[in-house]
Amino acid sequence: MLKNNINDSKNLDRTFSIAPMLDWTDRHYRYFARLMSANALLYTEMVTTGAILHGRGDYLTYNQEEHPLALQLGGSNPVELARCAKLAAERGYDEVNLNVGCPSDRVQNGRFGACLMAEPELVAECVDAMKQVVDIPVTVKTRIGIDEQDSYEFLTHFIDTVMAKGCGEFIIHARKAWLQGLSPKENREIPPLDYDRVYQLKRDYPALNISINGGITSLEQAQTHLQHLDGVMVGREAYQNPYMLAQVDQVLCGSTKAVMSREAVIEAMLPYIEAHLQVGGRLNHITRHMIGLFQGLPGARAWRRYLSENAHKNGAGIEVVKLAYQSVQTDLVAQ
Ligand SMILES: Cc1cc2nc3c(=O)[nH]c(=O)nc-3n(C[C@H](O)[C@H](O)[C@H](O)COP(=O)(O)O)c2cc1C
Repeated sequence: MLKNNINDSKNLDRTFSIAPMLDWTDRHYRYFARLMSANALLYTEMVTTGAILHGRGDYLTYNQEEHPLALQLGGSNPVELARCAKLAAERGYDEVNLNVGCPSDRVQNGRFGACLMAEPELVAECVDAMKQVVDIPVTVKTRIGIDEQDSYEFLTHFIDTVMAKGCGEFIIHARKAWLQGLSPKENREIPPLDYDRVYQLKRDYPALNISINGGITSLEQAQTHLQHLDGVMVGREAYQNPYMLAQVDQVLCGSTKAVMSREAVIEAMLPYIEAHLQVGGRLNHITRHMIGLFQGLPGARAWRRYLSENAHKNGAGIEVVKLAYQSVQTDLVAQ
C-alpha cells in the first residue's frame, strides 16, 4: 500500500472543488487557483491511461503548491487504470478520479467517459482494481443518466454497483448526457439540470460523500447546495471568473484570513511566471488562464485585451502583466 505523504485521505476537504477541464485546468491554472483558495480541491484535466502509459511526455507533472490535488483518469481497462493509479499515488496525488461523465465521441471510441454509465460492473471492476493498489481515495465523476437511461433507478443501480467495490465518493454532474447528436459543449448546456435528483441520492445514501456539479455560478448557490450535500464542484465559473475563488475559504470553509486582492494575486503570480519564462516557457501559457481575473469589473476589457494582444509575442515577459494591470487602473480612473 502506498501512503500519501501530504494529505491523509480521510482529511481531504471536499466542500469546494474545481472541476477537471481539458485544456483549462492545467498546472498553470491550478497554481493560479491555489493562490486564491487554500481549501479548494483541484482536479487535473482528464488524462487517459494510454497517454500516461505509452505517451512521450510526463503527464503527471504538477507543482507541489497545488495540493490537495486529484488526478482524473480516462480509461476502462482495470489493469491499466490500476497501473496509472499507482503511479499517481507514488507521485503524491491526493486522489484518483475516474471520468464517467465526458460524452465526447473521441472518448466514447476509447470506451470511457459517460458511456461507461451503461456498464456499471466494468466501472466497479476499474474502481476495485485501483483501490487494490493505492490507499488514496478513488472517486467517480459521473452524470445522472445517459440517453434514454435517465431514471432514478438507473442512477441508483450504477451507484449501488460501484459502491459495492468500495467507492465512497461520487461527484455528480446534475444533468444527463446525450451520447449521440450533441457536442460536449451542448451536453453541458442543453440537458436540463436536476439538482433535486442529486439531493435525493444523498438522502438515500447518507454514508456516501456526494458532491454536486453543473451550473453553479456563485458561492451563495454553493452554500445552498451544501445544505443538502457534502461538496460542490465548480467548472466554468471558476475558470471564467476566477476571482470567485478568493472567497471560497472564508465563505465556505470557515477561514478567517483576509481575502486576497486581485493586485496581490497578480503580484504572487509574477515569480511563478518568471520561473516559467526562465526555462523557455511562453508568457501566454500562463496568462491565458488569468484573462478572467477582472470579470465583471470596469477595466476587465482593458486587462483582457492587453494580455490577448501582447502575451503571445516572442520575448513577452512579466512587464506585459504589469502593463495590463496599469491599463485596468487607467480604466478605473477614467470611470
Ligand atoms: C473546457 C472544458 C473541458 C472539460 N473537460 C473535462 C474533463 O476533462 N473531464 C471531466 O470529467 N469533465 C470535463 N468537463 C466538464 C466539467 O468538469 C463540468 O462537469 C462541467 O463543465 C459542468 O460544470 P460547470 O457548469 O460548473 O462548468 C469540461 C468542461 C469544460 C468547459
